[in-house]
Amino acid sequence: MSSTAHPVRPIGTGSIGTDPVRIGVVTVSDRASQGVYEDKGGPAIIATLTRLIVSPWVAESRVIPDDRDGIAATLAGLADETGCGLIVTTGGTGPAPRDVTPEATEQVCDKMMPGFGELMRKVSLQVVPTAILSRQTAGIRGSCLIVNLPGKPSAIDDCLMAVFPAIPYCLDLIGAGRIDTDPAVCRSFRPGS
Ligand SMILES: Nc1ncnc2c1ncn2[C@@H]1O[C@H](COP(=O)(O)OP(=O)(O)OP(=O)(O)O)[C@@H](O)[C@H]1O
Ligand SMILES: Nc1nc2c(c(=O)[nH]1)N[C@H]1C(S)=C(S)[C@@H](COP(=O)(O)O)O[C@H]1N2
Repeated sequence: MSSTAHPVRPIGTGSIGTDPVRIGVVTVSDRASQGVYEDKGGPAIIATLTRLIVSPWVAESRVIPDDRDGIAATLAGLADETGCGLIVTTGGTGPAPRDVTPEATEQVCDKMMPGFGELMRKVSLQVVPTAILSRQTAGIRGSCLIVNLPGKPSAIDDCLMAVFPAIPYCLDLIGAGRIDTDPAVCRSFRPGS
């Protein structure tokens, strides 16, 4: 895990009013990044976020190969320079030699949030027995929450819907900006409100 301090926005100052929250959408795939197949992961993340979020947000999309340093640099750049409050990755979470997204995530984060991976695997196990093969995790870099999803486009909705109720409050706590969800789609939980 990274030991240096990363930009933290004072709580309550991130993306207030009309400022949209920036959300990084990162597809990690050798073949999608080479154009061997069309990326379906990034658009699937955007489709789920569009159903979930009713407050202003903008997507910052990237399609990159399974290279640890490249993934780490992309995540750090989206968090520190682009000012993303949330980054969602897809791909590279499995056991194959080139699957290194969790390692790159841990490399750039100040603290890990293991509950996200635990819940996503639990929910995914209802769908596929191979859910245990995903090492997907989540962590905080400065004022940005990074969440890994598996590469299968069909996994994206299952996993994001499971953890999203906790994401707006997590973003509040790290000064990442306010996200409001459509209560008919997802009841986000803010203790005390
Ligand atoms: N971004 C994507 N867009 C469309 N289909 C995908 C994407 N990522 C994965 N898939 C599909 O899901 C399958 C399993 O995904 P996985 O991430 O294990 O791929 P992979 O074998 O690591 O290869 P690559 O990194 O080249 O995508 C792939 O073989 C492909 O059919
Ligand atoms: N919900 C869900 N989770 C899933 C899957 C899936 O199809 N749906 N595929 C599994 C499989 S087969 C693998 S190998 C791991 C890792 O996938 P990745 O390397 O593409 O990230 O995610 C697992 N988690």
